[in-house]
Amino acid sequence: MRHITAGESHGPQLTTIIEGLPAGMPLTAEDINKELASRQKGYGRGRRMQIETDMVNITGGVRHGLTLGSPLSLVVENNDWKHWTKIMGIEPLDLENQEEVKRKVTRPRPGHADLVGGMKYGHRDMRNVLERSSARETTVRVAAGAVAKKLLSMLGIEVAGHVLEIGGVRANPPKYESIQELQHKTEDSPVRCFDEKVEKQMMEAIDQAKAKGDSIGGIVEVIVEGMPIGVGSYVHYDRKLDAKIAQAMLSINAFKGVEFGLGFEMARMPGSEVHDEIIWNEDEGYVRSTNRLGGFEGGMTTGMPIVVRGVMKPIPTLYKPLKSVDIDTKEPFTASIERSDSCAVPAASVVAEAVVAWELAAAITEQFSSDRFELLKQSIEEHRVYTRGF
Ligand SMILES: Cc1cc2nc3c(=O)[nH]c(=O)nc-3n(C[C@H](O)[C@H](O)[C@H](O)COP(=O)(O)O)c2cc1C
Ligand SMILES: C=C(O[C@@H]1CC(C(=O)O)=C[C@@H](OP(=O)(O)O)[C@H]1O)C(=O)O
Repeated sequence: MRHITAGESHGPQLTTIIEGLPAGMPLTAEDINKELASRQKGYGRGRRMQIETDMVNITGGVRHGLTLGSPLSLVVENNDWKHWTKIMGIEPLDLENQEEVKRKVTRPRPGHADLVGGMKYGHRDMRNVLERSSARETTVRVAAGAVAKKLLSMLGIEVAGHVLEIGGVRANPPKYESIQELQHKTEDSPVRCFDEKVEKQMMEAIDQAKAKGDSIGGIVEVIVEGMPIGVGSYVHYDRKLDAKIAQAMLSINAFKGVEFGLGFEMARMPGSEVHDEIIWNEDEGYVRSTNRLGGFEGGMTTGMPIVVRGVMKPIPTLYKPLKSVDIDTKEPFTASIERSDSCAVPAASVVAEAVVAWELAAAITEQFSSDRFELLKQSIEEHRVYTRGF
């Protein structure tokens, strides 16, 4: 499967086209809308989220609730577009009109793609950069991820993303009976955190940062249960599934690091406390007594839960702005801003869940027969029987 996205943050709409989805898979707009709503809910977001109510329009690839095997086209409209029709119009700029010319963005924001993107593509109006580098694009990545999640779920694979840390406030690792419990508890939390004891502290940290005109980041974790053994491959560097997941996590705006299992802690531990011993029993076949490696060996799934974390830097647009330089006048300035998120870590945990789900669904459909959904299901069941009896 592959998908690309198109659309600007304040343009009319965002679009994604997904190719390679099996035919005959049940899919409704509701499957996607619930994920879009989760992405909008997190505490710490700015006024833009009050303007948007993200809803998907399925414009191709589904008939009577089933996928056709043809490209799936998903559209999410930007409500804010109506306030930006002049600035975001497709007509050429009227250079005689000073009001229009003045709207150009010539003041790059530190921590954003503005300056370097402007240089790279020759955009002296850096709105041409910021409109696309904005995390508004993650809306349709979540839509694609929702489709992937639906596919995985019908194959017995569940994905849950949650917040582990915000602004230095760290939650205890989640303890749950079933991954559904983790999903529900996270969904009910304003900061998408499983640990109720630190939820308030996280919200206070966000409030304090906002009051100071500052921003904070954090750490999100994605857990996946039910993956068949041996998805991905060790034989080529570009087929290693953990590497694909790492790339996907780092492609989320403002994500700066990724780790699996014990992650960076491994640097300080002996091998005897890092590797997962192999055991065998009649019912399950080969399992591990621990899961310190987070579900991967040699770029392939071990069948243990996948545990991946990503770190998000603090939001770069600050109400207490940083110094920068106007590219027309070369004069220094400290910009005033109208609106921004102060913390988007809860929203980012939904995006992380989506991108991980996407990579897993893509790897599964690549590895198993997947023209028809029923065939895919059958292939995976046969594979599970095979690995159990190996
Ligand atoms: C869900 C989400 C919301 C974001 N909201 C904002 C925002 O309101 N203001 C802002 O300056 N950056 C925001 N960001 C971060 C920027 O998009 C990001 O830092 C910027 O595009 C530069 O990319 P980089 O940090 O990956 O280098 C957000 C990121 C995510 C994932
Ligand atoms: C619109 C979304 O996030 C936006 C991401 C973003 C950025 O610079 O990345 C800046 C803000 O947009 P605006 O400048 O319109 O206020 C956020 O609201 C969204 O998540 O749907």
